[in-house]
Order: sequence, then structure tokens, then C-alpha cells
Amino acid sequence: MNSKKSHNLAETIHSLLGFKSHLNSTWVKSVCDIIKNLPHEGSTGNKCEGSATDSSKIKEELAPLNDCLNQLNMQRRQVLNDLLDLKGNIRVFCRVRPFTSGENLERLGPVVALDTGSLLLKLADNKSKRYTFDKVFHPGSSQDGVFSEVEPVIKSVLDGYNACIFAYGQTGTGKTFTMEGTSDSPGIVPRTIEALFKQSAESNHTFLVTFSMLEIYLGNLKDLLVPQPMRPTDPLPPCLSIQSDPKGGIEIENLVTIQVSDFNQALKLYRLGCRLRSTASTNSNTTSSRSHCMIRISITCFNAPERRRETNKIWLVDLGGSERVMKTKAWGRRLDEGKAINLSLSALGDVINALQRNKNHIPYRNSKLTQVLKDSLGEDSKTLMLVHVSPKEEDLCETICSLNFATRVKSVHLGHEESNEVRSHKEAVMKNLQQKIEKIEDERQHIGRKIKRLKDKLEGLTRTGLSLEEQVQLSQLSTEGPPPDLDFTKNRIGNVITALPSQLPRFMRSTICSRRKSGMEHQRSVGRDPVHSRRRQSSQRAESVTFPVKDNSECNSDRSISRSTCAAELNMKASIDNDTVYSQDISEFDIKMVVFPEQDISQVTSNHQTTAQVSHLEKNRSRKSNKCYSTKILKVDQWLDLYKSEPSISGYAPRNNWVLDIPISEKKHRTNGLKKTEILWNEKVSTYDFARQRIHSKKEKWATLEVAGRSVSERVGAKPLTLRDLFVEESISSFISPPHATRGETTEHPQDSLDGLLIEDKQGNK
Ligand SMILES: Nc1ncnc2c1ncn2[C@@H]1O[C@H](COP(=O)(O)OP(=O)(O)OP(=O)(O)O)[C@@H](O)[C@H]1O
Repeated sequence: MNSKKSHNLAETIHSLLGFKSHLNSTWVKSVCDIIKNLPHEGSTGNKCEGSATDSSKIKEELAPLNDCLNQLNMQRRQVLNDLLDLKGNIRVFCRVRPFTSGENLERLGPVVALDTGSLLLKLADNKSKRYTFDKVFHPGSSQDGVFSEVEPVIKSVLDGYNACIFAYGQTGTGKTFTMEGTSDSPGIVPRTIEALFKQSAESNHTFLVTFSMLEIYLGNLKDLLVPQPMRPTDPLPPCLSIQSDPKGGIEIENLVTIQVSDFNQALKLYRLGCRLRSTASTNSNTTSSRSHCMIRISITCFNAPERRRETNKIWLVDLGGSERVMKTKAWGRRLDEGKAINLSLSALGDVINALQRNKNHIPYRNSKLTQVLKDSLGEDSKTLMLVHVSPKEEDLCETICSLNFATRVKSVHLGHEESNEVRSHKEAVMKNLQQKIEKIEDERQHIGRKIKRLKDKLEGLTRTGLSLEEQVQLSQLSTEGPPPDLDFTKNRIGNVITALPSQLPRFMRSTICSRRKSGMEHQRSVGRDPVHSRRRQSSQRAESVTFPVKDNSECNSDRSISRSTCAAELNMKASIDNDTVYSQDISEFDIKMVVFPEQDISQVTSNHQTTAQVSHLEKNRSRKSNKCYSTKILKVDQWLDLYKSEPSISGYAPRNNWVLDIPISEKKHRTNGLKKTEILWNEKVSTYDFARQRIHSKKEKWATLEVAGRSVSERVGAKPLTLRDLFVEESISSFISPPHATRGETTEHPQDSLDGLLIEDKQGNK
């Protein structure tokens, strides 16, 4: 059965729903079950008897092996969980950044790493304070070393647990280095993706892995996999809103979720997403992250009862840098960003602290960050917080703040300091568990290899059951009703807004005031000049405010009011204050309010709906009460097709010519025989690597070079780029996204005018 047939079949089954009274969701489920168990085309008909006997023999051999593997999986899950329980479901690590070039290496810093679990902070007057964590990574620690401590959590994710890994710390202390890393030393995100795929391949199950990436900038959620408009006439991407289901599961409406089949695909998506992150130059970091960057990897596995959940997820979060605004002397937009980051970080601290203390009330609703992570923090989720500190004397205050935050987060240990005896007993038990895990792992691998060999043999003889995709379709059909409309190719950005809610019951859909219209949509419906309509709305500038609302609905949504700046407009205004590389900051400037189901139904009734329509709504509501919001999963091609006819992908600047500001000076140099030009873009250095791309001829200058405007990332005279071009262009050779500037670099040829800017090609032609 190919996927097309399955899709049609799914549609056909669904179209029969409601025709007769017995054709209800239970009926759909039983039909689906029958289909799942049907023999396949290849396995019937004129198959020779010999191969049938062979395959039944192989199946006979496979059955006990699979049972055994499942047993081992279950054992491993149990032992690993015991180990993590002992270690603590919320663990806090501390990483001390080494001195970087340009910093005064002669003076010793105040942070002294004592052993693998504690560090000493030297304070004034010969005083010092000792801090203890689950693990301390010294300045010389490697990315490998860090990841080895993270790996058990990844295993837990494959076992069906939700997890969250955070990088916390003052700006410039190495959070992005730890999470993203560099080409030579990849960080936690690429390693996690790699480990997930590697371990899932070794498992006897098939996993459906999806990738999403968003950032929380100034309190607003922004999809990092959606190219963002830079011109006022560009359509706006759909608004993201947080939905919660009765079981406490969190889903983000409209968040692009892409099915990834291997490490390379996921990594390419990650790197494209990294390009869209809001970064800016601050006193502390030339490429400071001004937002929380969140990567969500979801895993679905059917028919694996030993897993904790059928679908679970891991969030990898590079938090915005905490900062003391007094010190950074930030003002204007930088100040707003700093405040928004600090507010949400303290909300995160409150949540983790409340979880650690088993409090009845967990204040998830105090920030978007904690709302998004609600189902991945606490309960049986695994949480890792990596707190980063600077080795510098002048950062002592920030270091104390970060260490106090970390101590607060692991507060469960406070006041319950274990005696040496208890600790050594615990360590012995953990060691024992660790050895057990290793033994089970060896056995698993041995049996896994046997199973693989047999399966390969079997595959040559007969086709296996339904593909994962078919399983997903059938599963969605049997649990939620309508199959997801995967035909996105005809939908464009604006249409997605309308396409998505059409599959939700009315009460789940956003109201007029909750929906942000795309530029095009707005133009169409209001018939006004989009520039004017936007400007009218963009007068607000603030961070998101969330009001806790008592939720007595079966399917509550967080009711929030978001206001923020219209970046498209701000980009147009040349202000030195607005130099955040926020290519996508087209955030909401209207009031967003997600209406509760009951309220919505009563509204509909009062709007003279027929009884039949209301009962249809009710039916939908009860169907959706099992699962409030179903994620639409796109294949990479479907996602690329969504934006295939974009004239230019303004949000994603090509990797090696990252131009988002007015160049003020440039320098040229030669590295390994390759000519490079580095241009200082208003405190931000972009590297042009001519070995990789020859696009920098005179004709192909960026608009920024010719127009004395700001933040126009559009090439003049060059072929317009599509998302597909950029996706294909991404090479896996390096992990790092935009070229990271080296601090303290000076320029050789300062120049104030754009006219004199010369770009060299590989041959050195000007
Ligand atoms: N462990 C490390 N080893 C080597 N270099 C490091 C390490 N940690 C950080 N760095 C370097 O320090 C600089 C700042 O690091 P990074 O940008 O990761 O900080 P950050 O905490 O993410 O800052 P922000 O919050 O402003 O984004 C980078 O040049 C990075 O390469």
C-alpha cells in the first residue's frame, strides 16, 4: 500500500463518518485496526511457497528476539529512570567559560573550580563562598565532556519522557557556544539530534521525528522556520499561540513542525533557524542573543508499550543572556530586550523552584517561556540547567547572581545537605545502576544486530506492515477525526492562517481579535494601504503581558495580551537604537485573546446558528476533548514548497554574506590562501568567504550597499533566493550559523561612505 492510497483511504473512511449512526469514531478506529493488520499486496498472490516458508521461519525467529528486546528496553528504561531519579529530575550544571583572546589572561579570575561538583568564588576581603552543583565544568572542559553528562537525558527521551535542556547565564558566558557550538566543537543541539537518530536507528522501533524552532523575543513567540517579511507590504506569518489540552499537554498553534528523516535534514533546519535569531551587539557580546531560542524535537513511536508516552518531546533552549542593565548601560530597544529576558528568566526560576519544593501552585503562567515549557518541566520530565559563568573579575556581580539563581533552581538540596555517608551510599548505588545500564545496553545492541539481520532478510522476501507515515495518518484519523491536510503546496503564507483553523472546531479557532492578519490578507479585507494599516497599529512598544485567568474550561487556552513593536516599520527608521538583527521581528501589535470553548459556543449560538450547526460544534468539541490541538506535520519538501514562489527570502540572509546593517568600515585579509573581506556593519562583523561562493561580483552587491537604508537583506542584480536555494546551499561541514565575530577586532580601512566599498571576488577582481 503506498502512501497515496493510504491518504485516499483515510479520506474515504473519514467521509463516511456520520452517514449512519454506527459510523462513529469507534467504527473508524476498528476499521483502522483492521487495515493495520491486513496483509500487503506483496505478501499475497503468486508468491512462491519457498519464500513463504522462509519468511514464516524468520518471523518465528524474530518474535522471541523482539520480546527479549522489549524486555531489555523496559529494564533499561526502569534502571535509567532510577538512576536519573537518584541524580534528580532537575539537575543543575555549572560551566565556567575560559578566558578568550583579548581578555586579560594575567590576572586570575575569582572563580576557582574545586572539584567536579563544586566551585569557590573569591569575594572581597579574602572571603569566599562555595557553591555545589550536580556537575561543574571547568574552563578547560570539552564539548564532549559536557555532552556525556547530557546523554542520559537523550536516552530518556527515546524512552518516551519529555525533557528540557537550558543554557542559562550572563550575556557572553558561552550559552550559545554550549548549545550550538562551532564546526570544530559542535554543541549540545547538533549532538542531541545526532544521538537521537543514532539511538533510534539502533532500536527495534521506527520513530517519527519532527523538528520545530522558535524564539521568544520581547515576550512574543516567533517561528524560526518561517521566513519573515522585512517590507511593510510583505505578508505576515501566522501568529503563534499556546494551546493546552485537558491532560496538560502543550501545543503551539501554527508552529511549523517538520518531519525529519535524518540528522542532516534536522541540522539544516536548525542552521536556517539560527540565521533568523534576533541578535545584536551589546557592550558584553558582539553577537548577543536577544531572545530565548527554543528547539523542539518531538518523537512518536507506535506500538511501543514500554515507552512512557507515544509522543514526547525534548526542548533545547538557549536562553537570552541575563544582564544588569545598570552595567550594560542598555537603552531603548536593548533595554526592552534586557528587561523582557530578565523577567522571563526570573519566571523560569520561580517555576523550577516551585517544582523542586513540590508546591501546589506552579506559576507557569507568568511568562511565555514557562507556558510553552509547561508539559516538559516537572512531573516525570527531565530537566537540565546549564548555568554559565564568566571567569572575569569585573563580572563578579553577575557571576554571583547566576550562581544564586542556579542554587535557587536546585533548592531541593538546600537545607538537606547530605551527610558524607549518605552521599557515598548514593554514589555506590548510582555506580551499580550505571553498570547495569551498560550491561543491558550491550545485550540490547547484540540482540538489535540479530534482529536487523533477520529483518533485512525478511524484507527481501516480503514487505513489512504499514509505513510510519501510514500509521500516523491512521492514528490521527482514529483519534482525532479528519486527516491532516498535508497538501500545503497551494497554500501561501497568508493562506496558512485561514487553512489551519478551518480544521479546528469553531471554539478552538481564534477570534477576529486574536488573529493577526497577514499584510496581504489585511490589504484584501480592509482594502487599505498596508503600510498605513500597519503603521497605525505599530505605535505600541512593550513586552508581552500575561494575565492569569482561572481556567474552568475543558480545553483551556492561555489568555494573553501581547503588544510589541512593529519591526518592519522600525527597520525602516534609521535609528542606532534598533540594530537588533531581528529580521523576523514582525510581532503582534494587536490584542491577542484566545476565547474559551464554552464562551465561544454560546457566542455562536447567540449569533443565530442553527441547532444542527451547534450540535456539530458540540460533536467536534467532544471529539477534540481527547486531543485539543493536533500538530500538522510537514515534510521538508512541503515546507519548502510553501515558500517556493517567494521573490526573496528576506528573513534568511545567505550564510556567507550576512548583511543586515549599514557597513561602516571594512578590512581585507588572506586566510589559508583565500581572500576574505570583513565588513564592519555598525559594530557587527560579517565575513565574506569567497572560497564558498562567488556571488560577490560588483553587480551582485546587496541592496544595503547601494541604498542608504537599513536592514535590507536583498541582493540587487542577483537571482532571487528561495527557501529551497538556502536549504540546499546549507552544507553540513560547519555547525555555526552566522559568522561569529571575534571580539576586540580592529579594522584597517575605516570608511564612512558606502560608495567606496569594494567587494573582491575569488580572483581578487574589484
Ligand atoms: N567553553 C568555551 N570555550 C571556548 N570559547 C568559548 C567558550 N564559551 C564561550 N566561548 C566564546 O565566548 C564568546 C561568547 O560566547 P557566546 O556567544 O556563546 O555567549 P552567550 O552566553 O551565548 O552570549 P549572549 O547571551 O550574549 O548570546 C564566543 O566567542 C565563544 O566562542
